[in-house]
Amino acid sequence: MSNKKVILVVMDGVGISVTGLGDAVTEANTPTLDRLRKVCPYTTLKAHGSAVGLPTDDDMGNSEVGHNALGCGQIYSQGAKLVNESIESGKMFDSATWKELLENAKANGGTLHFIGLLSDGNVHSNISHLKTMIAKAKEQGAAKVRVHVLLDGRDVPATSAPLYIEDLEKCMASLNDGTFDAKIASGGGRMKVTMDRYQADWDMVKLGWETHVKGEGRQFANALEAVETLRNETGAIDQDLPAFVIAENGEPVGKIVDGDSVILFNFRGDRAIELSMAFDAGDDFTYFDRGVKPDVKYAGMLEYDGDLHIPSKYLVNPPEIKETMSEILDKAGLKSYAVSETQKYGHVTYFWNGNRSEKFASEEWKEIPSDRVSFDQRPWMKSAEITDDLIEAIKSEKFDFIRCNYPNGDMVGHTGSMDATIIGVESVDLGLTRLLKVAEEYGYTVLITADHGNADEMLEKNKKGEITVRTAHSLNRVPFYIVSKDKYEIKDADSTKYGLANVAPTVLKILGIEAPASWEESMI
Ligand SMILES: O=C(O)[C@H](O)COP(=O)(O)O
Ligand SMILES: [Mn+2]
Ligand SMILES: [Mn+2]
Repeated sequence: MSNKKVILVVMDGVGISVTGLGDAVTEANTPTLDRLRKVCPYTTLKAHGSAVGLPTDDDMGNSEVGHNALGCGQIYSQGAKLVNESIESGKMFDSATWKELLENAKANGGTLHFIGLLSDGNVHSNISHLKTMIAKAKEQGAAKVRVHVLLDGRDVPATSAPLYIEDLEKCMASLNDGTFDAKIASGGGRMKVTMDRYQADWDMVKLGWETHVKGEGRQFANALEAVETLRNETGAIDQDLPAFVIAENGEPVGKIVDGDSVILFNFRGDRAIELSMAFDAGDDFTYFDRGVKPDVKYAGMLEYDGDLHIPSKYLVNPPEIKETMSEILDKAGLKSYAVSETQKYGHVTYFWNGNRSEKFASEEWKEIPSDRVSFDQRPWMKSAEITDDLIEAIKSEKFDFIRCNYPNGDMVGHTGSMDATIIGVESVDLGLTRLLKVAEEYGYTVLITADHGNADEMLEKNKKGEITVRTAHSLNRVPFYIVSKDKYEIKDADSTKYGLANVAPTVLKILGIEAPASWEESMI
């Protein structure tokens, strides 16, 4: 054991509001955070854009890039940027995987299918990548393209799906002619169909398989009609719209069948892994009954899991994240512990360790099962259970470094419910109150931060100047507190020079371990 011990708390989605618009963080009753702000070393961190390897400072942060940076103390170019570069340089279309999938569809008189999030949120996907790939497919002789569209409303405005559908339809209409036929074939809200993560609910993926592959489900003449009808009937925002199938004369226009090729155009892994498993796995796949699996060639935009090599084929190499904190602690013989509930479990394990799902020998990981509800119905989520578990880990006196994620600010923030999000943030504060007491007793220094904003901006002004509900992350900075009996001083605490990648070096400094030269600087 090191004689210094550290706990790092990630309050997912708890940023610092600039506009005061829908600021559930300030509205919440948070006596512990308020007290810490007065008595502890404190600064703020940049958690978006260039600070986390995204293409521009207009890109909001997200859990993947945030936890990558927190876990490795470095800034890597991330999926959104790597795909842009691969498309711009033409490397994607020269890749063996692109050629193989295209030739497969052409040789079999088959269809090239694209499945993915129809969005320009740049968190999981970007519609511009999709449009370029469709145009390139035509240029290179593909005859038939079908697109299976997952509606966003979670990284982009809540009811913006029609804009993205129109954009895609327009692009396809400009390409369609006697030699080329592109259409939307199926779709649904991203929180209802296909994009489950961390195996929280395989039924979502089963529904995706039935919808995209089998063409089973409620039929509509086109995607706009589907969105309009389903919205009128359910009142749901885009992310929660039910699944739909586009059909002509009662026949789905784009089932996935033998001889076809399929590209999942999402670049982020967490919500892309399960569908990739369903396409890649052989007969040993047990998560749901796929029926007769069509004989297709399948590829993801990126490799989503670098340990399990999911999927087996992909178009763009992922960032090769090296010298993670877990690796360094492991080499130094220090023991780490990671805990969250299902919805964020992979964030503190798989994203934390550079998109790798295997743990180092010195690590222990704990997943607390999440409720399977919309989190405005249970805004406290598993904050009490996570705290109980942390307290047990502290008392075990086994761990030099403990990390955790409280999901509330983010997961409740994404529902758009201000009232529920306030309760979510209050639940985190209560968790901290309990945690800090025991941490102090056992001599831990506690660092408290967040991976990006969300709860701090529950409202926004739309292009017409109207105030609307915001379900997406914010571009705001996040807080960083040091709670310790030891005296630490943050250098230039009043400046805005730090970002998420400065956290890991600060942890190592406290633990008395030298950081690799590739890392950013410590804040103390
Ligand atoms: O996947 C999601 O839920 C959102 O697109 C982004 O949220 P996260 O980055 O906080 O997971
Ligand atoms: Mn997050
Ligand atoms: Mn989020």
